[in-house]
Amino acid sequence: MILLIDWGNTNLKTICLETTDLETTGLEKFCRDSLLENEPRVYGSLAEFKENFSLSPQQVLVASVRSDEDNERLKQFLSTLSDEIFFAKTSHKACGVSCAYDKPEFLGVDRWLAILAAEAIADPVAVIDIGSAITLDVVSNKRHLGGHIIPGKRLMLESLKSTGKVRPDSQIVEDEQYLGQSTGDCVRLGIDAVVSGYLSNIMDKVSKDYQIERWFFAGGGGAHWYQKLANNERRFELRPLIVFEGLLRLYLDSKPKT
Ligand SMILES: Nc1ncnc2c1ncn2[C@@H]1O[C@H](COP(=O)(O)OP(=O)(O)O)[C@@H](O)[C@H]1O
Ligand SMILES: CC(C)(COP(=O)(O)O)[C@@H](O)C(=O)NCCC(=O)O
Ligand SMILES: [K+]
Repeated sequence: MILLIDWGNTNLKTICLETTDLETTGLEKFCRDSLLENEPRVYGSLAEFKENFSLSPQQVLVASVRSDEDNERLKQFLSTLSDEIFFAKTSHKACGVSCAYDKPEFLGVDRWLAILAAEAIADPVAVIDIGSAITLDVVSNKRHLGGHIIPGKRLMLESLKSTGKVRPDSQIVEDEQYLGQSTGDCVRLGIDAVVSGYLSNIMDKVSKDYQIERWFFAGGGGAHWYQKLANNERRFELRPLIVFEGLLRLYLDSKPKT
């Protein structure tokens, strides 16, 4: 069994592959076996993961955007489960795909892996990850062209709360309503409008400017916004495991060929 981990700023997500032979399985089989229909397991903290995870994987592959300290704590725990631990890193080039950053180490590895996975499926392609942050990445002709980072829903809410003046109350909004009449409703509807406006605007522009063939949605808010925006648009796809797919692609690519 192989354990894949995606540790973001809010959650630690895992999936398990019931195989020990990645060489012959790989990304394509992984996708074909339609693991994509399964949800990852979501843990709210490392402590929760440690408490609840009791399997013994042969290999562990990790994508983490956490601090060195957190990664060290994770590594320590994982070393009690397995001898083979692979931490993915962003680089100038992997799997034939080049990174837009001059200093690739600063591009979040979750974004890098989603880029690698997306590039294996379509070209030109774009990824929207709606998690703690909302990120956009565009890839064309095996080149990562760049992207955006904006604060996610929770970070926007926390920045308002940090003023000490905005104390969101209970939220009771009708679906069609777009103006709030309480702090909670004003904040929720306002943040929704920011995300919605950003997504419609940028997807329209990027689609036209780069002739995007496919748009992949991921992250905790991915399903919600995919449903809001997809409208039977065949170019849009919800791909909740895209970081894991990229993790597998990078791992297979970086293994010495026999
Ligand atoms: N409907 C939504 N719209 C925008 N963001 C959302 C929505 N639902 C959940 N989220 C965000 O998703 C985050 C959790 O998603 P996840 O992909 O696990 O994050 P991370 O990878 O940053 O840990 C939460 O912090 C929350 O802000
Ligand atoms: C932008 C992110 C915080 C998104 O992380 P997430 O919302 O998935 O927790 C992460 O990709 C990251 O730490 N990036 C480093 C900065 C950069 O990509 O330029
Ligand atoms: K993420």
